[in-house]
Amino acid sequence: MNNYLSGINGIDDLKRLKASQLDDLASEIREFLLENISKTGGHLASNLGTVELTIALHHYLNSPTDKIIWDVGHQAYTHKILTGRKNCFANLRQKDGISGYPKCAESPHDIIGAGHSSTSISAAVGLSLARENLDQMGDIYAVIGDGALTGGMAFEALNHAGHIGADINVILNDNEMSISNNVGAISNYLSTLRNDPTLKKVKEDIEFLINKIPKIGKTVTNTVDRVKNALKYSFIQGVLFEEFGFNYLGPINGHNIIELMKHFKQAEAIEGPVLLHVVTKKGKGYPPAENNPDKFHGVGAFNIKDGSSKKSKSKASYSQIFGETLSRMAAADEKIAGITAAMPSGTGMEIFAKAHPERYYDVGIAEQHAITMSTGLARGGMKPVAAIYSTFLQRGYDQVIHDAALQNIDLTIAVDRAGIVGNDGETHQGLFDYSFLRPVPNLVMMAAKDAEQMQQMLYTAVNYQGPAVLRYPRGAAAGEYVPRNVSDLKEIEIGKAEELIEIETDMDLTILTVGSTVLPAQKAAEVLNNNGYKTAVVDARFIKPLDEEIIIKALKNSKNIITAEEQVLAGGFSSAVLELAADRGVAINKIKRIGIGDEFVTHGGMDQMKKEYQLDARGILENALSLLSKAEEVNELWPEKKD
Ligand SMILES: Cc1ncc(C[n+]2csc(CCOP(=O)(O)OP(=O)(O)O)c2C)c(N)n1
Ligand SMILES: CC(=O)[C@@H](O)[C@H](O)COP(=O)(O)O
Ligand SMILES: [Mg+2]
Repeated sequence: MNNYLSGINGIDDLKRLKASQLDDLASEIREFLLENISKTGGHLASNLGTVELTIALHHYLNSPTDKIIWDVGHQAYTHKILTGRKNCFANLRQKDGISGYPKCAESPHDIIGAGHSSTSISAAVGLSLARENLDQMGDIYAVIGDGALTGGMAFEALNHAGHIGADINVILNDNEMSISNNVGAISNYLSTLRNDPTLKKVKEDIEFLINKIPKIGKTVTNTVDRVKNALKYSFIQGVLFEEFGFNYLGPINGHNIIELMKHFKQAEAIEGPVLLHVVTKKGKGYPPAENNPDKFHGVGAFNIKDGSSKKSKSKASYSQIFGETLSRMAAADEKIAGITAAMPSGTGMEIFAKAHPERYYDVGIAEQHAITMSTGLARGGMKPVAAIYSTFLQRGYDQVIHDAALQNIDLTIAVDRAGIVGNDGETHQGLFDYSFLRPVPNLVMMAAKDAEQMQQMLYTAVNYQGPAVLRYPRGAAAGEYVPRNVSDLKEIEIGKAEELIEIETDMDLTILTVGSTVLPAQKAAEVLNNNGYKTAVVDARFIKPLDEEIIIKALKNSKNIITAEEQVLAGGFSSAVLELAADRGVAINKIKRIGIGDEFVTHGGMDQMKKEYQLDARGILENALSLLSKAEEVNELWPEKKD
């Protein structure tokens, strides 16, 4: 058995291999991916599907002079293996390890960072315009999947690229999958291109025959031209892309390295934008992933033998509780509709889809459309609930303001993955939604602290007559999950906080908090109160509107204040508290704000990163003791191992 991979520590080593050795290298890389990702977790299926494509690109091109831009970038592990980072995979997506996405700081071969979908063609156009001015780069390739192609931004870029005749190459990696089955008319169109290779032959014959027709008289010539265009339209491959001004090449077998490089050479000879339609199999070479590409899109540690997860079945996640509760509510209310932007499994909306397929909509990677379509659903009498990750909701911000809040639309936005998400790192942290949603008039915004409140808050948000936002974190829900019948769910009074530990006069400390930091704050306060301090805890429950009465009461009766939130501090919950104090002229003796400072939070385990930012019970206790001038007591009161 050869071992080409062991000799590859950079692109030059790859280029020394002959084309005939590259298939063996591909097998070795597949084995390497399975070996490593089965331990670290990561995006398995997408990377198994792009091994040959990546080898072909790097063997044919000269990166980093030639530029390769990865869309979403979750499929760029082979790119990282070939560009000198093979030995970093033991720490893939771990703290201080390499990112799961292209990252400029990691390598000159990572020309553009990624993580959010549908950005690659825009970046490629920008690079091509820079090359026109500075001429400091070679060929430019954008690799975009069929899922990412459902993102509107990709069409903005195709439109512009075709208009200016940008000299770029777009590789459409078509594996018929987004995370789940791909959706949309484009996806259907691609399948006709994929499945009718005869089209290519017929097109050639038709063109040959048409060109044989003698041009006689003006009328006949015009008719012939019209026939020619009509036939061209129906037979020419990739006409959609041709109409965007791209030269279409394909479909190309994305697992045949020689065929791929032949097409790269063909593309090189073409002036202007080229779209290479490459067909691959998501999960290629590993049957569990080939058979379940959605399940193996993003995985935790698993057993290679059968693909079974190494993680024991954990508690119900907030997403699961969301999906189950919404399904129960929808059984009692036919107006409730569920909307997702290509994330049915991640958001738990697939649970709703099974229960209410007639009121379930997956719009593809199109968060902007998801929000505004939901406002249309609402204006039509439905009660839309759009489930979108916090980080991806950033894509639909204008729509939240312009189409939902301004019109005071009765829409619920379930903001999933709100807070630290862990291994996906900077591009995926959900740490800005308080800050970008709190300023928006008409919006009500709440955050769940545990499984029970998650159900109550979803019920409250859906029944609230206007735009309501519920945010909750990634992963297992805190507290015990007891599925409630809809009849047992009660609406929470809008804007009403809850004193979990009562504020009396002359408190040593009151902790004001909301969402995922509530239970850790309660634990820290209990330790303090068991050690002679007077500590109160307020669960604000709503970031907007704030319960001004309780917060002012806390400020007036506490020597020290802590605010805690799993969010950036700027514009978040603590900002709201400070704004209130200033507006009401209430002095704050001493305050410590726990949250994320002016920085992006890198990848690492969720619990590890929360500890890093003192968002766990011990971290809150540590801050409390430093306020109480007893910082040294933290190890006594909460020894490290207790976490
Ligand atoms: C704006 C945005 N929305 C949603 C996602 C979540 N997401 C990551 S990969 C993916 C599917 C991508 O499908 P495709 O481009 O076909 O790549 P494949 O995994 O099939 O190789 C989605 C929806 C994202 N990264 N960015
Ligand atoms: C690549 C991408 O953006 C998604 O696959 C994302 O990683 C999903 O995140 P979760 O694992 O939190 O669902
Ligand atoms: Mg795909």
